[in-house]
Amino acid sequence: MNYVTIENNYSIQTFDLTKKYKDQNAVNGINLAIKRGEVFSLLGPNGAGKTTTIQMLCCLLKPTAGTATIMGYDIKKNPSAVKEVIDISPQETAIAGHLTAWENLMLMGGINGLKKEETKKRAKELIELMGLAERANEQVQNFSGGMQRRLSIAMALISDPPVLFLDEPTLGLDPQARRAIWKHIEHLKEKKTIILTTHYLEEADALADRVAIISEGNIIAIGTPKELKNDIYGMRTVVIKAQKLSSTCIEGLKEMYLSVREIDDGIEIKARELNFDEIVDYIRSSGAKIEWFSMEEPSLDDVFLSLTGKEMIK
Ligand SMILES: Nc1ncnc2c1ncn2[C@@H]1O[C@H](COP(=O)(O)OP(=O)(O)OP(=O)(O)O)[C@@H](O)[C@H]1O
Repeated sequence: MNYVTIENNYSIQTFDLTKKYKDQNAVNGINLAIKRGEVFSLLGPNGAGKTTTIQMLCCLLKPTAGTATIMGYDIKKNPSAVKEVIDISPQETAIAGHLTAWENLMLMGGINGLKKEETKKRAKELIELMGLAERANEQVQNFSGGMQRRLSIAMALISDPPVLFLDEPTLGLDPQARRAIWKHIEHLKEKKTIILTTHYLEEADALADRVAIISEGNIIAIGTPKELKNDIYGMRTVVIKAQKLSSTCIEGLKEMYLSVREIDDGIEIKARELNFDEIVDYIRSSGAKIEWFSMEEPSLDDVFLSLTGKEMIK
């Protein structure tokens, strides 16, 4: 396939990209520049504007204002060219349950206008890549949720697009199935530009070269996971397990620190300039007995909390 020459190293650029629903700005004039071969994550809670952004970039939704280019093609002026260079694995997988994995891939190849021999070759590669070889000839309605998601990603890859959108690829899966998908996405790194939306912080941390944190339609921070975590230097988490921890003590701590969460037999406290001695004294003076504690490194969760004062809902 021949693509237009891009003048810079970016496969995706957005220019004040905006989507309004009545008075609400679902996406509020965002400007992004995503490099070729990058895994770029849009991280944000429910309703932040991730899917709306992806749908505009995939030409499934018209922007209210602003625009974007994908591989040099403008999403407003040249949507048919954009559709040639992208594919999407949507939140709701669009697989045919009564067909086998192999048949689903062959069908998708046909829809994309691929020749039969080429589709066969790609389907074989993708079945291997996504770890589906042993069950390739089984009806996919018998697959687990994780296997269905892997097939959905394989189907998005059949046309070998340079740009791949993965909208919440592991939503609702258990940690083991999620990790299996991460392993397969890692194999695609640097070969494709991947835009991954997620509200799982560990997912963005594990996979993304760069992360944009989106909240209420605005990009509120952007950088590598490491940069974002370094930016909140000073923000610390302490986990304390204690006996006889009273609700009065917990309420008191909630008034003193940014975030206090009850966990099994203990509490997790997050704060900037966290004073460990003060916390220990306070808990002991309430009559509780500290059994165990640990200090934790900042996470992307802390970045979100530090920027918005709110916790991501997991
Ligand atoms: N068709 C629509 N009509 C009106 N409002 C909408 C429509 N689609 C989305 N919205 C609103 O736009 C905002 C952004 O929604 P969007 O689905 O992009 O968020 P998201 O970050 O993808 O969330 P989720 O993780 O739940 O998918 C939300 O407040 C949502 O209610």
